[in-house]
Amino acid sequence: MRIDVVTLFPDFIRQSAELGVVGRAGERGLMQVACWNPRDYATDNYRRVDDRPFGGGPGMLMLIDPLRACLAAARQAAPEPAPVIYLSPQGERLTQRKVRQLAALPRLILLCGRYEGIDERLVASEVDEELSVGDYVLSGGELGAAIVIDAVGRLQEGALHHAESATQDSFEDGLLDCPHYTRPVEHELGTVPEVLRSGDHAAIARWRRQQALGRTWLRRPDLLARISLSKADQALLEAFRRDWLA
Ligand SMILES: NC(=O)c1ccc(NCc2ccccc2)nc1
Repeated sequence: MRIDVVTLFPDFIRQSAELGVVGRAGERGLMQVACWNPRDYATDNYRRVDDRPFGGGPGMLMLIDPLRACLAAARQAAPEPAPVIYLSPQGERLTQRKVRQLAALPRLILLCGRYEGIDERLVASEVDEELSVGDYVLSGGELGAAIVIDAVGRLQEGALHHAESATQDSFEDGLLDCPHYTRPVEHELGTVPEVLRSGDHAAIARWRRQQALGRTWLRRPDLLARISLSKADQALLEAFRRDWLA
C-alpha cells in the first residue's frame, strides 16, 4: 500500500511512519509513505500557503493553489488511483470498520489541514472523503493522518508477527477487548483468573467472549446496540449481567 501525505510538517509524518509496526511494514515493502509540502508549491515570493478568511473571524485558512498543485504532484507520483481523504473535525468518524476498508486499498492520499482549515472550493473539487479521528479540534490534521497510517499499516499482511495478529483485535467484532494477564500467576495485585490457566481452550474462549460482551455492556452500550448477538452471546451476557448485579 502507498500513502501520500500532503502536509506542512513532513518531518512529523516521516518520523511517526518510521516507528514500530508501521516502520517495519515500511522496511518489508508492505507500505510506502511519501510526504508532500504545499509550501514547495507556493508561487509567490513569500511562499504563502494561508490567508485571512472572507467574512472575518479568527485564524487563517489554507489557500487553494499551493494545495492544488501539491495534490497534483502527489497524485502523479504513482499510477494507482487514490481517494483524497481530508482529516477534519467535520468528517465521518473513523472506526475499525473504516480502517479495514482503507487498508484494503492500493493507495491513499491524506490531506492535512492547518490553521482553521482549507478553502471550501478545494474541498469540493479535490476531496473524496472527510475523516475525523474524534470529536475535538487539533492544531492540524497530521495527528489524524498518523493515526490512519498506524491503524492501516498494522493491518497490512505481514506487518504484525502472528502473535500480534490483528484478527483478535478489540473492535474487530464490534466489541471491546477482554482483560489480559501474564506472569506471575500470584501477585500482591491479585491472581490470574483460574480459567486462563486451565488449558481448556473452549472454556478460555467462552470466558474471553463473556468478558468482552460484559465490558462492552458496562462501558460502551452504544457499541452493543449496533450488533446482533447470537443466542450463545446473549446467554453469556445474561450470565455476566446476573453475576454483576448479584
Ligand atoms: N478530529 C479530527 O480528526 C481533526 C482533524 C483536523 C484538525 N485540525 C486541522 C483542521 C481544523 C479545522 C478544519 C480542518 C482541519 N483537528 C481535528
